[in-house]
Amino acid sequence: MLPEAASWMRRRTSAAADWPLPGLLAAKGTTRISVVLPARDEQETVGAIVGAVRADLMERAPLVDEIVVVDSRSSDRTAAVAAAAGAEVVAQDDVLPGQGRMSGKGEALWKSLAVTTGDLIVFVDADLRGFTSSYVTGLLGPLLADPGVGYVKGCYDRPLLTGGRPAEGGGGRVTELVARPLINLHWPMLAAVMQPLGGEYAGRRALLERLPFVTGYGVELGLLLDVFQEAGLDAIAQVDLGRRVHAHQSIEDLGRMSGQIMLTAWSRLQRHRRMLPLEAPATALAQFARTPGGTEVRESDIGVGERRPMAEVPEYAAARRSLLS
Ligand SMILES: O=c1ccn([C@@H]2O[C@H](COP(=O)(O)OP(=O)(O)O[C@H]3O[C@H](CO)[C@@H](O)[C@H](O)[C@H]3O)[C@@H](O)[C@H]2O)c(=O)[nH]1
Ligand SMILES: O=C(O)[C@H](O)COP(=O)(O)O
Repeated sequence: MLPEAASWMRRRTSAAADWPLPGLLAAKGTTRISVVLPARDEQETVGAIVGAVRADLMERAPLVDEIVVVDSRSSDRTAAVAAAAGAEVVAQDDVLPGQGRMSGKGEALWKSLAVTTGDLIVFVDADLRGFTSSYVTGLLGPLLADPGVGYVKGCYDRPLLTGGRPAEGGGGRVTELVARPLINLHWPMLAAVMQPLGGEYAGRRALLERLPFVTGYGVELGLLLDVFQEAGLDAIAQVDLGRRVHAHQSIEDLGRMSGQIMLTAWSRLQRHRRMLPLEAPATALAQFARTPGGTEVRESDIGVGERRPMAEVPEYAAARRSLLS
């Protein structure tokens, strides 16, 4: 690892236990804090996550000011379950309707900026099992303690749940096989960011609203690379949150996610480094499945879109004014 990356890791890595609640409450002052869960068909898990944040960080202690679930076109009872657990629920497509509809997780996160009031925003995936509110307090710690920190990534052990016993360290397959090698190849200064794709992270609104959001699953890599480009390595911190268990996607779905990650990396290499030809890569992905009749070719489009920085959207200022009035 580069000495700069190793030095960053020593200075900017902490653990959730380093950030006990009383200290955060004292540091919060008038800072408003929002927790956002993007959710598509997460009725099994979203309620427990919302419930834990509400009980621990809103009712027992006034750290979090609001918890918002962005319902990302769920076809199950995600919205009802989240609302019953105490979240404010907004449908992704109802936010900033004049901006049209794009798809996926990145779109849900971008839209969340227009419906939340927080100066600090904490993103948490809605498919986590065994969630504890220390994920949220951990992510907030460096932001509340140090004005020089603008963006905090969670890191954790990631088991792979199979039919039998969990395979410790076997999870995060796209991280290990795609994102980490790409980052080490092209952004070695970021090589010590242990979970670049993790869905639990927090940032200052003042930074997030100035950044473009890639739609779909490119959003985490895009934000990390753009924060690095705009604010520098020292604006990033990471916090060890322990262990993360989530619902695994099929290998076919992860292949499409990997394509989105690679496209996002390509776009930043071109934009930040002018390293690549202007011609965009193909976005068609061919995958293969054995069927009783032979081999089925499955083609999908892994192209990702991009939302401009929220601060450049005309309706955003008006939405902020009405939320804060
Ligand atoms: O169209 C979508 C798809 C997903 N989600 C939600 O986004 C979160 C993460 O999605 P998931 O499909 O569970 O992603 P993972 O397989 O867990 O992928 C990992 O890697 C992705 C790529 O970096 C990250 O976006 C994820 O947060 C991270 O957990 C969950 O709450 C989903 O419900 C949406 O809101 N809209
Ligand atoms: O973050 C990742 O690498 C992907 O979400 C895959 O995770 P999994 O291997 O734990 O399913």
